Amino acid sequence: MANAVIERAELVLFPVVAAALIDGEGRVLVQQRPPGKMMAGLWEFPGGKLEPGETPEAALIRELHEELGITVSAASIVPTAFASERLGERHLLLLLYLCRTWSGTPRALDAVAIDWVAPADLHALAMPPADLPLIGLLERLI
Ligand SMILES: Nc1nc2c([nH]c(=O)n2[C@@H]2O[C@H](COP(=O)(O)OP(=O)(O)OP(=O)(O)O)[C@@H](O)[C@H]2O)c(=O)[nH]1
Repeated sequence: MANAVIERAELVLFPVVAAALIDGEGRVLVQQRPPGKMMAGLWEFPGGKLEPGETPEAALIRELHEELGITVSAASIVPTAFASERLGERHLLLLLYLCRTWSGTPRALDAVAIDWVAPADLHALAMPPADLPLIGLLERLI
């Protein structure tokens, strides 16, 4: 019991925002994490951590610009789902937004590669554990 109390006190929530960008053919953009990073080589949705004082939406718009070179408006990102997963010493809360419109052409500015994948084909990709429950949801939503 004492251990459980200590663990609760030390657990830090780690919010991360990510986007499922959807193209005109109903495919989703995924990007591959670079070598040297945690979970290198896995495919994930573009996004990342919040900076101090940043709203989730501002963080997502910034990350999409930094990682893909695209411009997204606040009206184009729709809060859709979340995942909750232990990640090392922290507990990841992955907030997933859907986005169907943006300006610019996505480029892999941070990732090793990007790809457009039909939701049903996401099952065949190596993705972080937190993302796995989101795949079935995207299959139904898109
Ligand atoms: N962007 C993104 N991150 C994810 C997903 N799934 C998932 O578990 N994560 C985790 O959420 C965290 C996102 O942090 P990040 O992308 O800003 O940071 P990073 O590890 O790339 O390192 P950095 O500090 O060098 O940017 C990573 O630990 C990443 O593994 C996902 O679908 N998209």
